[in-house]
Amino acid sequence: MSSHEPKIGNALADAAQKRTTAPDVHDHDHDEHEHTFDRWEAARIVFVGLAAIAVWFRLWEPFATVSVIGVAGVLVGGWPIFREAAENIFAQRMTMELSMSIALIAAAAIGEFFTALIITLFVLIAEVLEGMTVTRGRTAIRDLLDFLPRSATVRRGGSIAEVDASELVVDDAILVNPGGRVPVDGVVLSGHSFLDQSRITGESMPVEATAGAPVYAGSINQSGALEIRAERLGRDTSYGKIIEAVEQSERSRAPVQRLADQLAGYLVYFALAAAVVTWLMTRDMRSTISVIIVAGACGIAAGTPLAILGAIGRAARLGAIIKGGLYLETLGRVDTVVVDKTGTLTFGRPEVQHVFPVEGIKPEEVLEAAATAEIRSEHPLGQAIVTYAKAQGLTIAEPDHFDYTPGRGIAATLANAMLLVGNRALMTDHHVDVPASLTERLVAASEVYVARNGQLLGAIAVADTVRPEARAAVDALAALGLRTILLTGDSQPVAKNVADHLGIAEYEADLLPEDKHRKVAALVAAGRIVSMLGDGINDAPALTAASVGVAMGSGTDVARESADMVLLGNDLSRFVDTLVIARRTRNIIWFNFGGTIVVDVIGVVLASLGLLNPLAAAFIHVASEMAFILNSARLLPPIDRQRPATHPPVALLEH
Ligand SMILES: Nc1ncnc2c1ncn2[C@@H]1O[C@H](COP(=O)(O)OP(=O)(O)OP(=O)(O)O)[C@@H](O)[C@H]1O
Ligand SMILES: [Zn+2]
Repeated sequence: MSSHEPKIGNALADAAQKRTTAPDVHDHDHDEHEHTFDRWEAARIVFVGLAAIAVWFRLWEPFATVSVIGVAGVLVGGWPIFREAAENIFAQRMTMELSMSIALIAAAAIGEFFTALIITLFVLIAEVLEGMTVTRGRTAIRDLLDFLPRSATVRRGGSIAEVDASELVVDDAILVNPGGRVPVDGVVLSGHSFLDQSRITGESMPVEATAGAPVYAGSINQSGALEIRAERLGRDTSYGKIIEAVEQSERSRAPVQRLADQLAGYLVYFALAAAVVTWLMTRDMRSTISVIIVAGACGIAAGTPLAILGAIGRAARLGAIIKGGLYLETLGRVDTVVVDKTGTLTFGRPEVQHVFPVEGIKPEEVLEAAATAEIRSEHPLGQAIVTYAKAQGLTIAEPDHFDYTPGRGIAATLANAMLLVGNRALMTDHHVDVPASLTERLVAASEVYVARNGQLLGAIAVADTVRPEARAAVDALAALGLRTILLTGDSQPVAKNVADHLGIAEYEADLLPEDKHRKVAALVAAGRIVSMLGDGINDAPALTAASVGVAMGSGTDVARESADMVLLGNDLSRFVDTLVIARRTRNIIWFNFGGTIVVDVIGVVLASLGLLNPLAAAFIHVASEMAFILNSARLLPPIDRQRPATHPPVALLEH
């Protein structure tokens, strides 16, 4: 009956607080409190049931005009409804409790105590069922919170100790046994094993972990013992971010949720107005009561937040962190997908293919100059050059100063030399001429020119590999009827090569970060709902301009912060999966809106014509609401079989 949505919020707030203050103390009081509450609820239902039987058989009727048991039953059974109705009047909100109270009082007033009691019974039972469904949603979240281990085995100063997870610090050496769960983000110090990271990246294949490999909190160690060094703890881990996103989505109400509450309010007004008309036309109190009772709206009031929570939780399981219900909603309406190339369609791990020096320069000179400028670079191209130079056995000097222009490249100084490494635009900026004959040699490779003191030294051909899963993802986007556009800072031939390879019809190359931003903003201004996927610093402005900006997980922090959604793995097909979830959520919510209106209108019409008695009306109300809430509940992630045994399964039914 009532909107249960605030209860979800409380649970999350509770859980969030537990996590920040004492992450590993399990809150049993809370469960117990709810447990006793439940007993009262059960007692109330039994009492109302017995009262209904007594009234039906006229067991004890000391007065001719009023049924004592009937009055008592309605007062006791209806108490939660009356109380909420009173609260709603004070808050000046139109809710079902209010109309239900009116109907109950009216039924009692005309001596229909049996009817009033059965309606009360329906309402109370529906409340319990609804509460159980919402609890399932809450459990799904608590599940997430409970998943990190509460204690860890640490090696400190030569001895090994079991410590509470809250006492871990960065750089601790943590031992994880086979079958154990990784408590922090970090790197493997020693050992060899396979890790199930499906919780964090959605990737179901176990990944191999050897010394130096990154590990993530929330992954399960499958085979060998591992020793890992902690790098990020608690809230800062990828897993912590997942939880935070789900919590945040709870706090920020999606616009569709507001719409649901409004619609629920209108339906109550509609039912009350129809009741007045019915009374005036027919003077039939039973029909009038039926009209008030038949219209239910909790299917949308409680079902909408439940659907959003379920969808965000489900997406989180895939490794897609949506930073709020608003973005989930927008994602369901996206019609245009803009992608960058590096890191999104390609691995973002390019390799040097060839070095082309100009006449009179040795290849090593080109490489050495480039590697010096790039040694501190975060850009994949820079890292490729440094790796290659090291593999060639070159010694790389530290530049005295370096300056990175996103979308162009790097200018660095070393002793008296001024080094430039970047694309044609960067060279033009510094009045360095690049002959076309050199450019022609860079077939389908990124343009990296190298100059020293205004003198071109040569070019380095660097090429990236297209992700195998990108093709299927691009096809899937097309199948969903989406327009896909590739925007890249890379050169025209590279862009064309990748676009052709993946079957992307629209692409633009040689774009600066501000160009990408402008293109995305123009699409949005033209009324398109745009999702932009990117990973680099050069994508950050465009991410903020998009309706839903999506950062790829392995990308830069800047991108992750600018984004409305983060894909923890770098798999584009997870984005497609998330889009499908978002669309499904939207469909379910709108189906519930439409369904509720249809059922309520038909019900009210039938009731006003005298075709529904109050009991049938109450049944329709409760049954239709439950149907719509269960429809929303389909979005909840499946109950996790791998969760630790801190919650026995029966706890599910107790709340
Ligand atoms: N650190 C760098 N070293 C050398 N060249 C660079 C560097 N940064 C940028 N460039 C040049 O500028 C171009 C554009 O770079 P930018 O980072 O905008 O895009 P990208 O990584 O090539 O592709 P995408 O836009 O798809 O991510 C690169 O292709 C390269 O030619
Ligand atoms: Zn209801």
